[in-house]
Amino acid sequence: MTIDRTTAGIVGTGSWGSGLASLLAGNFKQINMIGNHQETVDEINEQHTNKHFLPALTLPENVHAFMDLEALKECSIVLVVIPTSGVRATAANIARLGLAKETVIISCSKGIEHATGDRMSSVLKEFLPDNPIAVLSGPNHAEEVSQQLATCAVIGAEDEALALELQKIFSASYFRTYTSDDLAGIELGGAIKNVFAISAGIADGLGLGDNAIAALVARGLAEMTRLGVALGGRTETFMGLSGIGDLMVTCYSSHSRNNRVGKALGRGGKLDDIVNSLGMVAEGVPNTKSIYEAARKANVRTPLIDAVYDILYNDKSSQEAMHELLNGDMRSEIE
Ligand SMILES: NC(=O)C1=CN([C@@H]2O[C@H](COP(=O)(O)OP(=O)(O)OC[C@H]3O[C@@H](n4cnc5c(N)ncnc54)[C@H](O)[C@@H]3O)[C@@H](O)[C@H]2O)C=CC1
Ligand SMILES: O=C(CO)COP(=O)(O)O
Repeated sequence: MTIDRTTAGIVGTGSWGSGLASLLAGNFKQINMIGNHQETVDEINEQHTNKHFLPALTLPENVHAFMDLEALKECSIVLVVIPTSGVRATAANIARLGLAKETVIISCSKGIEHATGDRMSSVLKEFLPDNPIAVLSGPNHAEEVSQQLATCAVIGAEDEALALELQKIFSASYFRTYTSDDLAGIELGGAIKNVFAISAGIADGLGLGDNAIAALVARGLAEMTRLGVALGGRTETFMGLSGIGDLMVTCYSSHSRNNRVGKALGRGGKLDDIVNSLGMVAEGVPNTKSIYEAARKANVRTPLIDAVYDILYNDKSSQEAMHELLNGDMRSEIE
């Protein structure tokens, strides 16, 4: 299988859309980004920058931005890189374009849908049933990818030939991609880690120290795996780049917006103020609710997710939630 390398489309002119544009610009003649803010679109076209989202980035000259999805019609691949809350409406709008059925749609968003608990690839498939659907995930902060710092990712597609072709497309000297056919595991790891990144930030904000954060990563991985397997992912995927890899980077990196939200909460900030001052999406905030509800439906025990849920949505103090976690039922590590 060969994908035409003339034009790639990217829906979303935020941090990750811009990071991916800089990566794919080396592998396509032209990149068409679709934004929803005229100022950002103009800045990309006229200055080749996107200062609000990635101040250090200069985009290559073959990256162009548009306000209209029509610019996707000439693209052989379309990356959807917007907050998960907007993916259903965007998928419906993309479907109205009547794209060629060979156009490959790639979800790069991390989260599940609140109303349905659906993964983003399922939402896209619902509206674009004839198009091949793939997912891209991993420990991939846009700030570092856009500076061409060494990064690994995983591309998920059910069709092996498609996965192998996309692996080549998402490759650069600083960017190495692995293939997988476990879309559920990849997407669930990326969604669930957002909650634990908030918890690690909270521990940091409370000044709990490195031991506490390592414990949250390890117990978070156990919880991610337990819930992720119940929702259809494979254990080994949660042990990989899109599972523990992404969990670690967001629990330890100051680039992580979810981690920053948690840190501000741990320091006593109010959620609304924190989210409003962020100026970017922190998927863990809406996704804590979506994932908490999915865990209840699947009847899976998720004490860490429940603690973050209580802090975000039940006004529980960070101190009290952390105290309860440390003093909960005594258990075996493996259950
Ligand atoms: N920033 C990162 O390093 C990474 C982010 N992601 C995921 O990618 C997704 C997007 O994240 P970011 O780019 O970081 O967010 P961001 O907050 O930096 O940018 C989001 C962009 O999407 C635009 N947008 C929002 N709703 C839209 C809609 N309905 N149609 C078109 N554009 C819309 C916003 O105007 C903004 O330009 C999230 O699910 C995030 O978890 C995944 C990997 C890395
Ligand atoms: O998913 C990410 C890195 O892999 C981005 O994490 P944040 O959304 O927490 O910034």
